[in-house]
Amino acid sequence: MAWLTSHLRTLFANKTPKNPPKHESSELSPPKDKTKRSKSRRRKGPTREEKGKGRALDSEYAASTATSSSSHTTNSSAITDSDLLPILHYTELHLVPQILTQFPAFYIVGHPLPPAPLAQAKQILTSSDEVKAKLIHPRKSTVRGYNSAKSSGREWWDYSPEESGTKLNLDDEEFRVATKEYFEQSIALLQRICAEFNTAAEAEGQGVVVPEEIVKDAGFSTMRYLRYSPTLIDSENKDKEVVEEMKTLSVATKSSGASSKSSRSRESSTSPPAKKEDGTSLPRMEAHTDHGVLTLMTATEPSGLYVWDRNGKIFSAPPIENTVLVIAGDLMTHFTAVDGKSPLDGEGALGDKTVLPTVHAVVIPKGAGERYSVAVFLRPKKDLVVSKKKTKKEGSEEVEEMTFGRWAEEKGNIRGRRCWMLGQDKLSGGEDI
Ligand SMILES: O=C(O)CCC(=O)C(=O)O
Ligand SMILES: [Fe+2]
Repeated sequence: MAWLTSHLRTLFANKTPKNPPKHESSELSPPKDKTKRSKSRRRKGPTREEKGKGRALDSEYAASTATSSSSHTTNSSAITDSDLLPILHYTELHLVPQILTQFPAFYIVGHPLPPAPLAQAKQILTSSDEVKAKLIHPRKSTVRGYNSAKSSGREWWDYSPEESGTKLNLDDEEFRVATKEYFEQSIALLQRICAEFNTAAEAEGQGVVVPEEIVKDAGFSTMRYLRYSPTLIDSENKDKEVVEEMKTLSVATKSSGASSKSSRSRESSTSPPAKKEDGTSLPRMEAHTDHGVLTLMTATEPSGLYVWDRNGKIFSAPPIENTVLVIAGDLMTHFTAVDGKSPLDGEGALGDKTVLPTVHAVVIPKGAGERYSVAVFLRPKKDLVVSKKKTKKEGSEEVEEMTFGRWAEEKGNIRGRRCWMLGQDKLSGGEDI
């Protein structure tokens, strides 16, 4: 992991925080169940999950977490165990609008979701190559059906909610039921969080923050099962070796000494592929922000997910039993920008209540084995207007409507592509970390 830490240190060296967390205004609600809290505190040597529960129920703890994050702003790239993300109880979702201006992610405990379909993720992503081939979208969509990025040690399957989720799916009723159930309930949970933004705004006499259409309609939402495995990198290296071997063989047969060359290349195909001693030989997902509104995630150990806050401080986001992790997507910034401003106009659109999209990346430590994860993406239909941008044409002001579909396209034109975060010039911007 040292390569990652040192890479990130370089990345954020000499950085001046632009939006320090506002601790003074931190008014996390009092714990709902004091008995439970003191019990979890009294026990010795709490597990990480228990520590998390303490965090979830203890407003003092949450406040102290925020304070510790402030004391880290001068050395924000240090990854230490004290850099904990908040855990909210399901009954405290009204705190999310405030939490997401202070932290890049949060866990939810006590939620009504069915068990995370991690066994289903493993089932589909360890199917035979023949089955996987049938799950590939006919037009090679990277957001529907099976896809792989073997050089990154990663493969994934995107659920297609259309037609009751039957398209590009396994022929297995139990799998289908668990998948559909988890998707639908997770979307409902994310929509509840969106509704909390509107309730909070209404209480302050402000208009709707998240368009009602998103709160009511699943739009273009989807769910992804992912597998990270060093064997995928090895198998790609093997494939490359076979191609190299074929090239060598064809050169060898064309020239005279065919037999000695073929025995040499056979030898090389059985020896382990050469691995570079840096992060590019590890299963991973590059730093990026998600296109949509909110993303809900669960994963198996080993941990490998990292999230960045608006000051470039890095948090490890390991799986915690019985919780789900929620992060903000690009659209959250459009919806919470300063009234009348578009985040595409620049930093002027960022106010006290603006939620920035969560920059996140996955890197699986060497020798840690495989990781499976599930990510549920709340996304609107492509034609939904997400923000309005004022432009001046021949002296007169025009208002240009930005739809979700166009935003996704525009993001591709922004430097950094996968990673979009205003005021964060030093972020790697889609570089493969
Ligand atoms: O595997 C994970 O935990 C993250 C997946 C992710 O970020 C994505 O698919 O956009
Ligand atoms: Fe993501």
